[in-house]
Amino acid sequence: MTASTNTALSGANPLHVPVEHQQPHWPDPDELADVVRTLGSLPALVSPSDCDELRRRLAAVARGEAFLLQGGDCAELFAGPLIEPTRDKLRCLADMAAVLASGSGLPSLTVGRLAGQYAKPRSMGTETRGDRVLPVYRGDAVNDLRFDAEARTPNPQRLLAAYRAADRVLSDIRRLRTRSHALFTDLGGDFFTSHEALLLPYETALTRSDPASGRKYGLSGHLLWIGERTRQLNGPHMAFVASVHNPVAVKIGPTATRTDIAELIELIDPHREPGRLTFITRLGAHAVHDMLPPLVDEVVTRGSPATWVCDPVHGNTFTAADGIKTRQFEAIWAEVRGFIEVHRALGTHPGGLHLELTSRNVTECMDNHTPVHERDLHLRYETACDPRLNGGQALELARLAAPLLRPGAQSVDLLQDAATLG
Ligand SMILES: O=C[C@H](O)[C@H](O)COP(=O)(O)O
Ligand SMILES: C=C(OP(=O)(O)O)C(=O)O
Ligand SMILES: [Mn+2]
Repeated sequence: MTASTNTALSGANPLHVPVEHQQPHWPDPDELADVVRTLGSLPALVSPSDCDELRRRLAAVARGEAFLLQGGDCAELFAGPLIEPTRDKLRCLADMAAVLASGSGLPSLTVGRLAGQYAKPRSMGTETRGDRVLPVYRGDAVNDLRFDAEARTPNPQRLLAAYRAADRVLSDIRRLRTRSHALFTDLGGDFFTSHEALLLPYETALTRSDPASGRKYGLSGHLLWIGERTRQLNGPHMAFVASVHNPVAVKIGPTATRTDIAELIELIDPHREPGRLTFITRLGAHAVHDMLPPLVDEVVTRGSPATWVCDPVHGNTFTAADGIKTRQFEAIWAEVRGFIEVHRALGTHPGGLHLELTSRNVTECMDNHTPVHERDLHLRYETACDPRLNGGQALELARLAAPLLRPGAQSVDLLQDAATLG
C-alpha cells in the first residue's frame, strides 16, 4: 500500500511534519472543534432511506443484474470559472449510462463523484515552485489551489463551505429531477452521490443515528469510499466506515494481498450482506491480469457478495515530459478490458466503472484517436488534481465497454475485439 504518511519528506522545513492518515495539519484545533460542533448541528445532507436504497441497488449489481457507473471530478471545486454546472455533469453520466445500458442489455446504476468530493489524499505534503515550498493542495474542503502561503494553509472554515457546496449540488440534483424527466430516464431513474471519506472530523460530524432503525449513517453522501492510501485495517478510516450502515467501497491498488481482502471483508461485511461492500480495483493496465484473479478468488472463497468495480484511471497515471500529470486513453481502456476478461474467466460479474471525467472539452488525458498528444496537454488542462477524461473520451470508453458487458460475452470475443482495436 502507498505510504499513509508523508515521511518521505525530510529536512528542517517545518512543513515537513508527517501527516498521519492524510489528515491536514489544522493550525488552530479550537477553531476546528467549533466548526465540528456547528456541522453537528446542521441538517444531514442525505437520508438513511436513500443510503439503504443504494445498498439494494448495489446488491443487484453484485448479482449481475445491473452495472454501476460512478464518475465525476477528481476534486470538485466550490466555485470559479472552471466549475462545471451540475446539469452538464449529470448529462455526461446519463449519456454514458444510456450507451452502457443499450450495449450491455442491463440497466445502469449511476452514482456521481460529486456533492462532497472536496478532499484529496496526496503523495507529498508540500509543493515546490522555484525556491518556494508550500503545503500541497488537499482539496477545497482544506485549502485553496492558489499557490500562496495563506491560501494553502488548511482552514477549518472550509469544512463548512464544503457542507454548503455539497448542499447546493444536491439541490441542483433535486431541481433537475423534477424538471428534466429525460435526463433521469437516461440516468436509470435515479441518481446517488459518493465521495472519498477522507476528512474524519467532517465525516463524523455528519454521522447521525436513524431514529427509525437506531443505526448510524454517514450522511454526507450515499456511498462513502476509502482510498488506497487510507485503507489500513487498523486505521481510523476503516474504523469509521465499519461503524456506519452506508454502502461502503474500498479502493484496491497493486500492493493489496489476499489477506488484505479477507480482513477487509471481515471488518466491513462480516454478515455477508449484498450491497454493503464494493471493491474498486485500480491495479494498472499491466497488472490487472496477474493481480486481479487471486483477489477475486479470495472474495469467492470467503463467500463474500462484494460488488466489483474497475477504476481504470488511478493505476495508469504518469508524468509527461513537461511535468504535467496525465493518463493515456488506450491504457485506461486496456485496464477495463482486462478487468472484464478476468471476471468473465472466473465467472464473476464485472460490476462497473469508476472514472474521473468531465463533460468539458479538456486536454488532460492523451488519446490516439481524437487525438490529444502530449504537446496538447497544456491547451485546456483545467483539473484541480488528477487528469480527467473529457466528454468525448468518456463516451468513447462507454461505447467500447458496453458490448463486452453483455452477459455471455466470451473471453475469446474480448480478445478478438482487443486485436481489432490494436
Ligand atoms: O486523486 C488521487 C490522489 O489524490 C492523487 O492521485 C494524488 O496525487 P499526487 O500524487 O499528485 O499527490
Ligand atoms: C485518491 C483517489 O484514488 P485512490 O485512492 O485509488 O488513489 C481518487 O479516487 O481520487
Ligand atoms: Mn484522483
